[in-house]
Amino acid sequence: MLTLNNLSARYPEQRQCFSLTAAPGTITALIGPSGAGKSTLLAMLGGFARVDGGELSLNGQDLHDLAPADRPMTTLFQDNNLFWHMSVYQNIAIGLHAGLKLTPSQQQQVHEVAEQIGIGDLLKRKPAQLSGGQQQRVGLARCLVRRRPVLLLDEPFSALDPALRFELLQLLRAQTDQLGLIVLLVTHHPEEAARVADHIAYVHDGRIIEQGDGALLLAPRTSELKAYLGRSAEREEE
Ligand SMILES: Nc1ncnc2c1ncn2[C@@H]1O[C@H](COP(=O)(O)OP(=O)(O)OP(=O)(O)O)[C@@H](O)[C@H]1O
Repeated sequence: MLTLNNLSARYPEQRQCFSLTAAPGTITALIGPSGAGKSTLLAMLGGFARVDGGELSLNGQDLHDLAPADRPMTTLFQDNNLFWHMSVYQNIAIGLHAGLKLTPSQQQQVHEVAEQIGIGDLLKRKPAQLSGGQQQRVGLARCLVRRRPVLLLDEPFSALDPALRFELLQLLRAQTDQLGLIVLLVTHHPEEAARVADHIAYVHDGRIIEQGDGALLLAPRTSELKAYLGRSAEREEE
């Protein structure tokens, strides 16, 4: 279980304070307006942003003092950080060893993940020879090959068209179930996320002010979430 309890940071413009739990085999979608603090939350978890207090633990193990590379997490951003001069194989392999020196079993791992993600026949290509969806698959494969229990995704598929976005979300769903991952997914497409997420957390002004399953989007309680979803009080009363 990943536990955040009043995980907080004080920035001049916004105080952040997050409480959330997430179990293995679940996807939590983080939604909310621009500037609400979704990316900062992932950066705090990954060890890339300042944390001033609160609990951050995985299965009871405190994570605060771990350097980003030592945390049981891996992050995928919208610009997937692919290396354009390297092959797809190397772009995945670099998730295991920065110098690309892989043991035979690690090489096998790269091939297995590539097959699971549907890019097994593209390993010799360079990223420029791939579609946007295929590039994001490579980024996802690089994260998965590391076999970290927590996967942090910051709008990874948002530049893709809706059908492709949903296809990749379904792929993410299957991998989450199969590997028992704890996934936190920042998204600007709440309805789509609700189709694959177990849990939705609405971030507003540095806090999670409402959370629950997909029904949250059908019956939001706070005026902030109603406004975010574009649902006015008048329409509710109709
Ligand atoms: N290093 C920092 N220094 C100062 N303020 C920061 C820092 N990091 C985050 N913040 C504050 O956190 C706020 C939230 O930013 P964040 O990028 O996390 O929002 P977001 O919900 O991810 O927005 P978007 O959907 O546009 O990506 C910022 O407006 C800023 O006030």
